[in-house]
Amino acid sequence: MTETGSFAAVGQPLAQMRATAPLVHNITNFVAMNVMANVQLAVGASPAMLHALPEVAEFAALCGALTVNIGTADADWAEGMVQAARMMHRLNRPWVLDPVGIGATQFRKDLCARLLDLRPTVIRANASEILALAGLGGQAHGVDARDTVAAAEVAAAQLAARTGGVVAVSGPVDYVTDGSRAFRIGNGHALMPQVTALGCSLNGVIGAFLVGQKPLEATVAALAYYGLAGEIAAREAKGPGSFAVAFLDALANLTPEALSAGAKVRAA
Ligand SMILES: Nc1ncnc2c1ncn2[C@@H]1O[C@H](COP(=O)(O)OP(=O)(O)O)[C@@H](O)[C@H]1O
Ligand SMILES: Cc1ncsc1CCOP(=O)(O)O
Ligand SMILES: [Mg+2]
Repeated sequence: MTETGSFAAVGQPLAQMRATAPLVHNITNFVAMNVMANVQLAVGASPAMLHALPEVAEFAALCGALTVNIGTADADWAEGMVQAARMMHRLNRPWVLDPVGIGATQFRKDLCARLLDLRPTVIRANASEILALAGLGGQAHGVDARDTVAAAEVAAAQLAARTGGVVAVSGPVDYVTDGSRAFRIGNGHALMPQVTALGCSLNGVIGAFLVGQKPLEATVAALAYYGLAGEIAAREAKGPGSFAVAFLDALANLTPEALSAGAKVRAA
């Protein structure tokens, strides 16, 4: 751990999250549902995946945090995302936006414009999605990034200024900003983007950390924790399949003390 000040004990937000086992509502895509729920259970949170329009806002109001992921949305699903996010905004509770594949279609751009107006507490996406969300281009390959994290830093700052929230750009070295402060997190492993839905599942970890905690500190801690678990899992993995299994174990077994010792967080 190379950072000082409020990030000196980056394991503390993990300990607090586990002590409260927060209930997190996830409106996520078909690809991610199972992976993301298992990740949230492994970290010590309680996941619930549901999106039916008649109940989605009512359920959101029962939860400590909401995550919204547009990966496989349809028209009804999109309406539910807006209703649930509006509920969290009204209740002043944290919610996370993942604009999966936003650069690809007008439907995704229009939906994200509505969601941005509801001021996500955290936006987490890869570099190409952050660039597209900010209206600055981006060279996405479907849901995968083709831009560097460094290329998305200005876009991240613009989005943070627009929403008043935190923006996290994931990649080989993650970048997190609230518009006035910024950090780089060097934890992670190249096998992580080889397993689908690990970006989506990261949103669920951030959502759990946000409950009752400061958004910037919680997001940085969640990213360091997730990346360090990836490093630990990679030590015994033979490829993406065994990595995915080892990753769940690493998330579950990582202690706050080991996180404080292994986190690579730097002020940007
Ligand atoms: N090349 C890489 N090396 C190390 N960690 C990575 C790399 N690419 C992505 N990660 C990590 O994988 C996780 C998911 O990020 P990413 O792959 O950018 O999301 P998405 O799946 O939404 O594109 C993050 O924790 C990120 O830090
Ligand atoms: C492959 C795919 N297609 C639509 S959503 C989705 C999952 C993307 O997950 P991630 O961004 O975490 O890799
Ligand atoms: Mg993604």
